[in-house]
Amino acid sequence: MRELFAVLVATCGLSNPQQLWDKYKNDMTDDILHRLQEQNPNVTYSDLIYNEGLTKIEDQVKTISGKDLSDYGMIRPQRTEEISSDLIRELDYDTASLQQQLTESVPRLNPEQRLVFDNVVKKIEDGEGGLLFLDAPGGTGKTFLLNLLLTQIRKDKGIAVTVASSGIAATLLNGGRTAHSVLKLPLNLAHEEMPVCNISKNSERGRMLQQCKLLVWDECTMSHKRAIEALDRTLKDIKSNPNIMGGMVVLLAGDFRQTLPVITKGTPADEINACLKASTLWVQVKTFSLSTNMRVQLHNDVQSGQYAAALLKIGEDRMAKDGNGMITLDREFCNVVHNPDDLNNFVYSELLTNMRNREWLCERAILAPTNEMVGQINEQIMSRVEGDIVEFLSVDTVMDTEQVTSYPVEFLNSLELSGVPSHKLRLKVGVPVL
Ligand SMILES: Nc1ncnc2c1ncn2[C@@H]1O[C@H](COP(=O)(O)OP(=O)(O)OP(=O)(O)O)[C@@H](O)[C@H]1O
Repeated sequence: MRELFAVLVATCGLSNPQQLWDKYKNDMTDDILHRLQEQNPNVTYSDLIYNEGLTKIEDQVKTISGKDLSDYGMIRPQRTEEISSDLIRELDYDTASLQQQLTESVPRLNPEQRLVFDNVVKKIEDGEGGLLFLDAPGGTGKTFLLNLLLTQIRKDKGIAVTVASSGIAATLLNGGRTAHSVLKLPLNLAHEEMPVCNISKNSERGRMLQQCKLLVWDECTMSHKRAIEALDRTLKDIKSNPNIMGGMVVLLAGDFRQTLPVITKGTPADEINACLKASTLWVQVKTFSLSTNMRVQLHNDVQSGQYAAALLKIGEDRMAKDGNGMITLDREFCNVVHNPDDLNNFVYSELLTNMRNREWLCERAILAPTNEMVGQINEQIMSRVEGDIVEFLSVDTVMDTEQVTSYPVEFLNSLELSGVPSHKLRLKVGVPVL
């Protein structure tokens, strides 16, 4: 009977399969009940039995059509492997050690941090919801504060989800992952007028977000405004609540003085327009600020203080400019080199003796704004290493034979795609590859 139902759902376009299931679910799961009654005669129909039946039906529907039950307007079964990947992940914290962490750290919060902490906790306790923004230049204790807020919710087995716009920022927050992977944001945000996250109400991710009390989004100033708008639309739908962010407390953190959203081939005006401050949601945002540099205050680190002050000066456009609108970085702020060779020799001065020293390599890096420049720097560094260069080429064949003439091999090889390694990798034996 389950098999018949699965075929009907997957192929016959039933107008209301959920109603049919609700009406006949006992008949469709009586074999499961009999099996359980063999071990315990007192067992009666329960959600657990219906869930098992529905899981088997969904497996068959998936085999036939590749879709799950929510695609046909039905409530999906709870699958143990999905629960473990979402709900269990968010609940898998040692509450005793979280409590200890709070007892030790909350009294150390400075007045600015304490104000944010108390406000956010109160909002969650009052079930108020809202969109908050924490403006925090580097070193002002943002990560410290955000981790404490997450701990406060998790110590009572509450769900606090934490995401960041970049992978590196995500690693600094407890349980952090990238916003794109957790919120299933569409990739083409710049081209979609009204994007939504790819999360349905009945999916495990959707159910986890329904229970979530606090969502922290770090480095949100780097994200396109439509990413936050997509989250707003999705949360309203998932939580069936028309209030901002579906009534959930969403705490955004970042610094508008740092990198803004990157718009491919865009002008500065496009970047400003893509910025969170240009969103219609911004008027509803409640902003908090942190300004005390904790690195300076705690460790009396004067150099850190000067560096932070110079960064603020640049970010707030308070540096003197020349006729072309360019600023000059002074030698107290950074070391200046005049060509790429000098840079290489400065950063990787004892390369040959340290090439296999992991710690030495981890202490330094050269960043460059374009892939082309990265290629040039790599070539220069490699020329200092002995040995023959070996070239590794990517696959460069068009799958669709009719398209072969439109995409000659030379053209395919010339592509330098963002996030994809170059077509031609040139390496030497022993060279570290990141
Ligand atoms: N209230 C506090 N009590 C004790 N230590 C603190 C406090 N606030 C911050 N710190 C410490 O100060 C240092 C800087 O804080 P944190 O890393 O949170 O700053 P941040 O704003 O995230 O900086 P960045 O953006 O540069 O990473 C850390 O070592 C952190 O542990």
